[in-house]
Amino acid sequence: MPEPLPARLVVLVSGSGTNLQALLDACTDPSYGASVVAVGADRDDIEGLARADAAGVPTFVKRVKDFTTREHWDRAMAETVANFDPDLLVLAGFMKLVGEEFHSRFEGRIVNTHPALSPSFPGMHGPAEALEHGVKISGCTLFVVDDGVDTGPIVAQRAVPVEDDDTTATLHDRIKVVEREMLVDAVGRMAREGFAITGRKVRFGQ
Ligand SMILES: Nc1nc2c(c(=O)[nH]1)N[C@@H](CN(C=O)c1ccc(C(=O)N[C@@H](CCC(=O)O)C(=O)O)cc1)CN2
Ligand SMILES: NCC(=O)N[C@@H]1O[C@H](COP(=O)([O-])[O-])[C@@H](O)[C@H]1O
Repeated sequence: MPEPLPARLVVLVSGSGTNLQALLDACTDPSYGASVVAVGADRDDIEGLARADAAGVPTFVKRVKDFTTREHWDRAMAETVANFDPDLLVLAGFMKLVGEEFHSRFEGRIVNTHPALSPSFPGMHGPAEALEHGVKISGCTLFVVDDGVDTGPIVAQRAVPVEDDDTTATLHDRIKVVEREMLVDAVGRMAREGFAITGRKVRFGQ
C-alpha cells in the first residue's frame, strides 16, 4: 500500500513567523503527513518570508494598497493561494480578514490561530485585552475561519496562566510557546486523520 501523499499546506503570515517555523520544522518529518507548499503575506520584508525562503518554500506578497479595492486584493490573494492547490490554508499571524473569495474557494479548509481563549478577546490585540480585563487564565485557540472575526468553530485550545507582573509582551510570549505546540499538533491531526465540522463542533477523523 503506497504511503498517502502529504497534505498540502499554504500558510499566510504578516510578521515574525514563529508559528510558520514550527510547521516547517514539523513537516521535515515525513510521518507528520503535511508539507508547506507556499507561504503568502500581506506585506514585504517580514521575518516570516525569510523563514520560508530559508526552507526553500515559494512565497508571494499581495499588499492591499497595491489594489484599487479590498475586494480586488481579496480576489488576487485567493487566486494566488488556489494556484498552490492547498488541502488546508493556515493563517498564522496573518493580520488581514479574508473575504468572500476565500470563503467560496476554501470554506471549511481555512484555520487561524489566535492568542486568546475564543470567544473572548477577538481581533488583533488579544493578549493586551486579556491583560487589561484582568483574566487569570488566557491561552490560544485554533479555529476554522468563517466570515466573522474570530467567530469560527473551534478546533483546539490551550490554557496559559497570567502572572501578576505580566506585560502584554511577556504574556504573549508565554502564549506563543504553547500556541506553536497546539498548532503543530492540531494541523498534523487534521492532515493525517482528516476532520469533520458539524455546526460549531470540529472533530478529528473522517
Ligand atoms: N474572515 C476572517 N479572516 C481572518 C480571521 C477571521 O476570524 N475571519 N482571523 C484573522 C486573524 N485575526 C485574529 O485571529 C485577525 C487579524 C486581523 C484583524 C483585523 O481587524 N484586520 C483589519 C486591519 C488590518 C491591519 O491593520 O493591517 C483588516 O483586515 O482590515 C482581525 C482579526 C485572519 N483572517
Ligand atoms: N488575531 C491574530 C493574531 O493576533 N495572531 C497572532 O499573531 C502571532 C504571530 O506570531 P508569529 O508571527 O511569530 O507566528 C501569533 O501569536 C498569532 O496567534
